[in-house]
Amino acid sequence: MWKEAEIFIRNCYNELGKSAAEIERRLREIKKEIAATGFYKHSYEELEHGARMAWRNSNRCIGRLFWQTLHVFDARHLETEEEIFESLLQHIEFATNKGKIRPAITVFKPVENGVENVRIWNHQLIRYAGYEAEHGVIGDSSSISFTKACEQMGWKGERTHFDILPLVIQVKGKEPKWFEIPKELILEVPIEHPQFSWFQDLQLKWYAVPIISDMCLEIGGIRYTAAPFNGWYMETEIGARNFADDYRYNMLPKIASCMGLDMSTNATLWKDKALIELNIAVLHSYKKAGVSIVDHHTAAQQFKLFEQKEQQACRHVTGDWTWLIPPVSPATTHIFHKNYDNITVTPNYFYQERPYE
Ligand code: HEM
Ligand SMILES: N/C(=N/c1cccc(CO[C@@H]2CCNC2)c1)c1cccs1
Repeated sequence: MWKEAEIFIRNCYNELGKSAAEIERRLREIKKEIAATGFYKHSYEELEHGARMAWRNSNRCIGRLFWQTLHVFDARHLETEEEIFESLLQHIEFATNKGKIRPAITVFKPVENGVENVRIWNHQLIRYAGYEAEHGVIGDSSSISFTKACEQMGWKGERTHFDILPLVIQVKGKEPKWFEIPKELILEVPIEHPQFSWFQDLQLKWYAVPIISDMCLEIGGIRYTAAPFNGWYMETEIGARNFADDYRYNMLPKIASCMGLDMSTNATLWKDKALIELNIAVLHSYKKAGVSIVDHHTAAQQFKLFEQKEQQACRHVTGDWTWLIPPVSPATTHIFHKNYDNITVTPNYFYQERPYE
């Protein structure tokens, strides 16, 4: 831990323009704290900049241009499930901001001496439930196992295609507790198409704010196992994956049929035509609802700007090409035509073992 702490403090304090004396003073203080207690506590400033550095180091993220604007909420003092639940509701409200989404992260108590203090079981704070029924899946198939865990805890879904899952919060040494999110806090966008008036009859909708809540934020050897973070969506995530994957909402055949396309052979590219119209509908609907969203072309251009700014800051840009290219028209972006070094630098966000399954 000391080694990682020293590397982090030197990097972080240099980026914040602090003096060598300040760095040495802080390092002596941390060395003493680790020797005495086996861990050390980040200052708010170290936590704030560390969470931003972690976003900047997220190899799979195309949205990194805005890494310095991340709002960081310090919730390390919260102990009970109820206090944590309240803090999560505040995050949802702050991030949503009536549609003008603000990227934010709320950081809860970290691991201390190998013991996890807080864990949020949800993949995202707001997400739809999934159920295996006789004639197929109801809702989001990605949520089937978590939905089962919620129903085992006593939660009961309405079995629509868009049931909002409860928040499941676990604190050290206790069973997890579930909490229903008040409906008024959840902004959703009905999906319509700018030209096809039949599109709204598909009754598709999606939630405004993606808030990843199952990843672990690691800074200077300290692991924050509950640190939900949000940005805004890139339209392809909804239009080319959530609604399009045949094992998710599988909408392409229905859309192609409503468009009157010839679906008898692949060669008419009916699936591709339906896919593009679906993504046009997502962008149109979010814009009409005043909810932040970015198209994959603009997102790629923003990422190019990020690369240039990092070069100017003499920092090495790392990336995971396989995730950075968008799932729609990837070769129309600069990303497709270059290579990225996929080494892992900390601070960063990491996957962690699921507490259920
Ligand atoms: C502000 C707008 C943002 C946009 C448009 C954006 C876009 C994306 C997209 C499209 C992905 C790939 C997701 C997928 O294919 O499933 C991604 C991955 C990721 N993003 Fe961002 N992002 C944004 C903000 C953030 C923020 C604020 C953080 C953290 C503070 C973040 C951290 C990550 C991480 C860790 C991944 C990889 C997730 C994984 O490995 O499963 N992003 N981002
Ligand atoms: N737009 C986003 N997209 C994602 C960012 C990170 C992860 C994910 C979802 O990843 C799932 C696991 C693998 N693919 C789906 C989506 C953001 C969520 C939170 C901040 S930005």
